Amino acid sequence: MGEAPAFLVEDLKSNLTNSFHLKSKGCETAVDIGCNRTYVIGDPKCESLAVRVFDKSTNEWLFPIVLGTKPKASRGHSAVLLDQDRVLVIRGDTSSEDGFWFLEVNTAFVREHKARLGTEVVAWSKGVIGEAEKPIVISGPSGVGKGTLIAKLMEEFPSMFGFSVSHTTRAPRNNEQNGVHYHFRERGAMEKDIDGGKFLEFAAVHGNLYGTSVEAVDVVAEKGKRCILDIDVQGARSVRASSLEAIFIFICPPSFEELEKRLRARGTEVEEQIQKRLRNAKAELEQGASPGLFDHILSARIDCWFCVCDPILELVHVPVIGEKIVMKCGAAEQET
Ligand SMILES: Nc1nc2c(ncn2[C@@H]2O[C@H](COP(=O)(O)OP(=O)(O)O)[C@@H](O)[C@H]2O)c(=O)[nH]1
Ligand SMILES: Nc1ncnc2c1ncn2[C@@H]1O[C@H](COP(=O)(O)OP(=O)(O)O)[C@@H](O)[C@H]1O
Repeated sequence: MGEAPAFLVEDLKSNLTNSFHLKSKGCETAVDIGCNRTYVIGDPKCESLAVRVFDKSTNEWLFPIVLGTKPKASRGHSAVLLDQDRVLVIRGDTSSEDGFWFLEVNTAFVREHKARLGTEVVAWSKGVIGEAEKPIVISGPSGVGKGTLIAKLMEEFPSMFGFSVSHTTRAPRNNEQNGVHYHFRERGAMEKDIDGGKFLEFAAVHGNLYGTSVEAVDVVAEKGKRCILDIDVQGARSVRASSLEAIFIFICPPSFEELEKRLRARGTEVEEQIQKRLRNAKAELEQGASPGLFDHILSARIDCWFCVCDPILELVHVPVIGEKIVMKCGAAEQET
């Protein structure tokens, strides 16, 4: 943590040579992040912690688009610049679970959205104390077995894992339920929500839009479970660039032929879609192996559930004692 460059808005006023006025009621803090920018957090009139930016070079107030869930206003708070990218905000008069927040002012995630929206952007993320239950991001080409793997983890450990239900513009498959497998949306509605800052990440995949809403991850965390995200490689990259700390796992097939076989055997896509997904798989497999993106690469060997489940359970410290993990494979319950 750096020195404390945060100070009360009253101090900000005396530091300025221009004529803007700020009435501090103890609910506002100002954080100078350099580059002539001062972020003022809080506004006694607002129910959530509002953010505005004072640009000292132009003497103008800027009102950024705010991404992420906003913390509720509290009786006073402190704000400290952690690095040049994030401000730690500690809310007063509140429980520790809801006390720590990060305001991202210049992270890669914020810079990406600034460039896309062409305006000032900030993003809130909630801080977690102690042993953070890091979410697990699972990526891999279509048909490799991500959905099957996640379903098995959820079935075997329902109190431990929760699935982040993504939004998509893709049409539902026969066995898919709205709100369970995906939130199925019209493109226009989803684009509106993306512009409204409701998404942690989103990407165009195989010709459709897919995205993880902030709420989808929050819902799982609120139940005290570890969140599993099934997202593509672009989405994984976006999450990496955000302040959400996660474990990134890439699932690869034992061979390209086996991948094609699984995709065809699933029988959910028409030939044109299968071809598109196989073409995309080549690029995804290359990107999956690119350094620095994934923490672990696991091979989904044929019918070998524990080949992928056991390493994941070990990563999240579920004791895997040799052959003692019970996984249901097909009809028979097998103690391996
Ligand atoms: N970026 C991103 N990708 C997603 C999301 N949800 C699903 N995906 C990815 O979209 C791709 C297509 O998913 P889907 O149509 O369900 O096909 P499947 O991979 O063959 O099961 C997969 O690579 C998923 O991992 C999301 O919220 N964000
Ligand atoms: N390890 C595996 N060995 C053999 N078949 C598998 C394996 N994992 C998944 N499958 C089968 O492959 C198909 C695609 O799996 P799925 O979980 O839908 O993939 P994804 O979610 O990655 O697109 C399904 O029919 C599934 O039963």
